[in-house]
Amino acid sequence: MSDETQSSSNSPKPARTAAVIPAAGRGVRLGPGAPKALRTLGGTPMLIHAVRAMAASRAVSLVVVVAPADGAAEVKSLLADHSLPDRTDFLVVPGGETRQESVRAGIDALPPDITTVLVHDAARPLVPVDTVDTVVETVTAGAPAVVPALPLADTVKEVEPAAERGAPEPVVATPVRARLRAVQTPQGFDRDVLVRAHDSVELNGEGATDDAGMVEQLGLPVVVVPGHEEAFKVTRPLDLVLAEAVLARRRANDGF
Ligand SMILES: Nc1ccn([C@@H]2O[C@H](COP(=O)(O)OP(=O)(O)OP(=O)(O)O)[C@@H](O)[C@H]2O)c(=O)n1
Ligand SMILES: C[C@](O)(CO)[C@H](O)COP(=O)(O)O
Repeated sequence: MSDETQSSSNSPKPARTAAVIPAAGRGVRLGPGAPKALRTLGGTPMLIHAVRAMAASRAVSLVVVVAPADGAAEVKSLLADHSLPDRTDFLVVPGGETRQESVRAGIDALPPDITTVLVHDAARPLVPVDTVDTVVETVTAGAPAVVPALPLADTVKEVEPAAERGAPEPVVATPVRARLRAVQTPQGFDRDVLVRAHDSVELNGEGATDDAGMVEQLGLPVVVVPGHEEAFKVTRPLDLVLAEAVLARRRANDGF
């Protein structure tokens, strides 16, 4: 895979893929405790699951972990203490106040020969390798930005947000559900496109909630590929229960 060339370029350059893992969030919605990425699933830190998920792809030759600002040393020793593939290189950099700042710190640490970049939430520890490979293959085939996503099970309403929490919110619209997708990670990018997006897109209000949204703001195409149910984001306490159950099922299937 690392010998492949990019079909989008006039003069093909060797394609080398890195994964940036933003892991610097506090995990406020998960409740009190250690930073979310350092909490354990099946006895192993969530971040290690996410790192292994990226390194499981033979296309990924470098994983950049964006650690909590004061936690880079702890993350480095976690990586040293857990078994990880020898073929993959690892870097750890400190993160920022927002997800975008953390992703930016990861991008800034990439060596010059990286041509394809995956951005993957540490909070999605159980993404299967097939999903990772599909995203990489779609970028290396020439798509500037690729997101894995799933159709929605719920109907979605657009509302006028209430000023007070819990107050009734007027419905503004009901988007056609068949056209909606719930977006996951890893999101994959041509490196130059991702850098341009982070360099030039101005973030107002809530900012961009994902990196592909910033590429859309450049007016460049973003495509969706099939996501996976097990690539869900651990956000609230119930997600931890689900993640433990998925892990237990995998271990049972693997004959542990
Ligand atoms: N300043 C930040 C904020 C978030 N993230 C990362 O971005 C991913 C997605 O963010 P989210 O799930 O919202 O994590 P948290 O910000 O930790 O969650 P919360 O909003 O509940 O605090 C996570 O892997 C998180 O560690 C980050 O690297 N730096
Ligand atoms: C990037 C993301 O996981 C795509 O669904 C999501 O937008 C991250 O949102 P969060 O609120 O920072 O968890």
